[in-house]
Amino acid sequence: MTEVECDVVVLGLGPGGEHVAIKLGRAGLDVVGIEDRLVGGECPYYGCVPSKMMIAAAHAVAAARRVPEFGGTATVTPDWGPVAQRIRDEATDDWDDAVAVKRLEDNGGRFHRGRGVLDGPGRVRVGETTYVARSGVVLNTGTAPAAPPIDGLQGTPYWTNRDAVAVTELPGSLVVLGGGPIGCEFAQVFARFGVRVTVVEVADRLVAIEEPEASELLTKAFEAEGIEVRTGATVRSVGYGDDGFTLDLGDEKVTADKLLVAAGRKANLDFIGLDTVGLGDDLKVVETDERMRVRRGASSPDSSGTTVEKLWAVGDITGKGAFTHVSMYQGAVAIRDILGQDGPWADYRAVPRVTFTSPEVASVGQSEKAARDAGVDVATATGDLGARGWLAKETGLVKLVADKKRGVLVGGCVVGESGGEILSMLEAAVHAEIPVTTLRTMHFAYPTYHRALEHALNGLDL
Ligand SMILES: Cc1cc2nc3c(=O)[nH]c(=O)nc-3n(C[C@H](O)[C@H](O)[C@H](O)COP(=O)(O)OP(=O)(O)OC[C@H]3O[C@@H](n4cnc5c(N)ncnc54)[C@H](O)[C@@H]3O)c2cc1C
Ligand SMILES: NC(=O)c1ccc[n+]([C@@H]2O[C@H](COP(=O)([O-])OP(=O)(O)OC[C@H]3O[C@@H](n4cnc5c(N)ncnc54)[C@H](O)[C@@H]3O)[C@@H](O)[C@H]2O)c1
Repeated sequence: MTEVECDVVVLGLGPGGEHVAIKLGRAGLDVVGIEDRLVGGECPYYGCVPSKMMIAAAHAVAAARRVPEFGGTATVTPDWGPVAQRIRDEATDDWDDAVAVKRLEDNGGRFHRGRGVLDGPGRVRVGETTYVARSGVVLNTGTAPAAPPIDGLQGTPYWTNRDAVAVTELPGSLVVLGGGPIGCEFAQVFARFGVRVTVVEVADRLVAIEEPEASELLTKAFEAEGIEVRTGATVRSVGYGDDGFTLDLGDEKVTADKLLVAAGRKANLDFIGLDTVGLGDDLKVVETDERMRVRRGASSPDSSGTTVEKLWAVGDITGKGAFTHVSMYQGAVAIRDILGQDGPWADYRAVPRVTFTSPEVASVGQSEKAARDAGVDVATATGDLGARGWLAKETGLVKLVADKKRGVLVGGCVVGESGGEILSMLEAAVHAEIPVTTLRTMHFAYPTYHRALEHALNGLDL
């Protein structure tokens, strides 16, 4: 066993970890990045980037199909070939991270490919090498697809997101298990390319953490495109044979050529040596303070809430929202702490999230339910997409959640084709706590989608 000294070890190089390693390397620290799969993590190779490339293609196909609604004719013959090729050429380099490794090294970092394990405070073991980090270790081990404990599922050749982005030939039919962001985004892409798709969701609605109004609009849009939606569905068993997959829902059997399991994620926290730094070895998430230092939380042997020596954590494993932008935001916070800067520290009041379906489901801050559960004296107002929506023949809505006592927005949701872009104004309003009275005095360009916010703001009973 060789011991190698350095300033910082980044264990797992997802978006946040890669950001930390590059920035600290650039700042002159001796950084070692450890990654056992691909530098950059899930987002560039199996998540955001290839899936959004697929969505862009599906969007173009769907837009072309709408030409007759507005004027003219269009014959659309979808072809998956160019999409699969573009994912290989432009998104993933055929699942090769040479460019990312070079970027890390060009910025002063050292790279070690392999599976790292904590070996006490400030220490990480990879194979025969133990890195001893003077400042400490940044954990960014991320998540992997989870498989629900359904009778018959294990051992079948079901897809996860990692298979779905690598598909070169489309199946005739697909059942998607899970109607969260991953399930819904993939379901619509494949349906738009001619696959017969059924979404099976155990909760009573799609994208169940979002506003009920959003779930309702998305379900209508799916059904209008021929996607079968089964909510409140319990899958009793999964069968697989020559005819493909059969899901037994009790009152119905759903069959398809392929099954995509998109039923949540599991944090990569098993067997990474958490016990060597005094943490529980069965954690679901790693608790952190506002500087991203790891805390001994309720599920650790010592649950005092004190911080663990020389250990930071960023990304999905912190349980603050499984998004690339959260991972990178937290990475920036950890960088500031490691470099001895004076904040700003982590604040999650205005975390945005966008599910890139058509219509997009975009939210920031608290939903109405989350705000009520948190004891906020809530006022809400909704509105449709107004003149722009009518002109473009698009349905959608905005919903605002305000704190009556403070007179500010604490959350908002926009469902529409450009929901994620319209959301930016609500992100600023929630983040900066701009009084609703001030927002009401703004100009809102006619006829934009965001003009719908003016009507909703005026509808708030404040
Ligand atoms: C299909 C899909 C679509 C998505 N779309 C979006 C989107 O549009 N927008 C968005 O914001 N988010 C999206 N996400 C979520 C986003 O991908 C993640 O939030 C993001 O990757 C951040 O994850 P992370 O930083 O926690 O690490 P991850 O990306 O999970 O990477 C962690 C890395 O750590 C490595 N690792 C784990 N354990 C070890 C170990 N012991 N030793 C060495 N290396 C280890 C892993 O190999 C992995 O590369 C999507 C996810 C999926 C699956
Ligand atoms: N556009 C984006 O930003 C984007 C896109 C995709 C994923 N993500 C991130 O990745 C995370 C994981 O996404 P996800 O969709 O896999 O997880 P999720 O946990 O958000 O959704 C999983 C869904 O599967 C359902 N489910 C679980 N077990 C089931 C079962 N046995 N039968 C039927 N349904 C079942 C759940 O009720 C839930 O609705 C998200 O929380 C999100 O943060 C983000």
